[in-house]
Amino acid sequence: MKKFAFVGAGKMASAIVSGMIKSGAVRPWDVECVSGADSTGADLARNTGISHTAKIENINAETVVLACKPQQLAEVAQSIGQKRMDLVISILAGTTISKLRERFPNAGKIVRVMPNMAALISKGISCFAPETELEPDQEKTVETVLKAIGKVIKCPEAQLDAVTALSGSGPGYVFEFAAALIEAGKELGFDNETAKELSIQTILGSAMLLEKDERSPEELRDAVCSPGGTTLAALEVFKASNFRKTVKDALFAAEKRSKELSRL
Ligand SMILES: NC(=O)C1=CN([C@@H]2O[C@H](COP(=O)(O)OP(=O)(O)OC[C@H]3O[C@@H](n4cnc5c(N)ncnc54)[C@H](OP(=O)(O)O)[C@@H]3O)[C@@H](O)[C@H]2O)C=CC1
Ligand SMILES: O=C(O)[C@@H]1CCC=N1
Repeated sequence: MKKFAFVGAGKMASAIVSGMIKSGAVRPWDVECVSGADSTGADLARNTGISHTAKIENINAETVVLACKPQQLAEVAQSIGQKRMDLVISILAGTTISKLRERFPNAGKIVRVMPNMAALISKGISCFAPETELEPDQEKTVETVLKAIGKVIKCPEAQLDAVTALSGSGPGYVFEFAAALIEAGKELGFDNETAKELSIQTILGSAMLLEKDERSPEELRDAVCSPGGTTLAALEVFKASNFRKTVKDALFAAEKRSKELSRL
């Protein structure tokens, strides 16, 4: 019997498995994965050294990590929903614990988690909500998975849609901002490589400064602005196009979508 079985071997499962193995939290031979009809399962196994199980009915592990799309849950539950499993950890956006309990009536405990893509380099942040208090060994298992991929916060399940909107989807917003900086940089005359290096290092350096400096984001922003200078000229454009409202609307749209996914 394996320690972990990943059901779904796509982008997020790959990020978590890679983070767990690179950090030494688990060994490849303690993990198996299964995917749908495409080659993601075999690819993940080849890239990380874990096992790939072709038939979902054959997975055999203490902890099952659900990492398929929310839309694929019904199909997965049809195959393995009646299995006895000690612990089910779900990273499916929107899918509630009560829906998971309906689908997996024989699971020991269910934990709903929202990680993010930075798990790939163990710099993620995950929030988790257990169905009920976990046994100490189950708590340890959840920590093994989540601490290997970054920071961990326990929260009430009711907050998980908002977590999804902020930190779950958040890397997507930052990558879009990076792409916008690069595109604008190229229009200012830089070649792709230079625009990319200037943009990525700016985001990286600013994020690290935000983490290390005691000042708030607004104080740091103001420290960049010289009176009558270039940064203010740019920030005026952000303000005129209602940047903050756009960000707020975007996060509320993500939260709404997460709630909609719970009704699938
Ligand atoms: N991407 C992200 O940044 C984040 C994603 N999530 C959540 O993680 C989950 C996965 O997302 P993501 O990795 O992006 O999606 P992907 O599409 O990359 O991966 C989905 C995986 O599920 C597999 N799959 C499909 N059908 C089945 C099935 N019947 N049985 C077993 N496996 C199946 C797919 O296999 P195949 O392709 O071989 O058919 C694929 O490996 C989602 O629920 C999402 O809400 C949470 C936080 C962040
Ligand atoms: O976009 C999604 O639905 C998933 C959940 C959070 C990040 N990706």
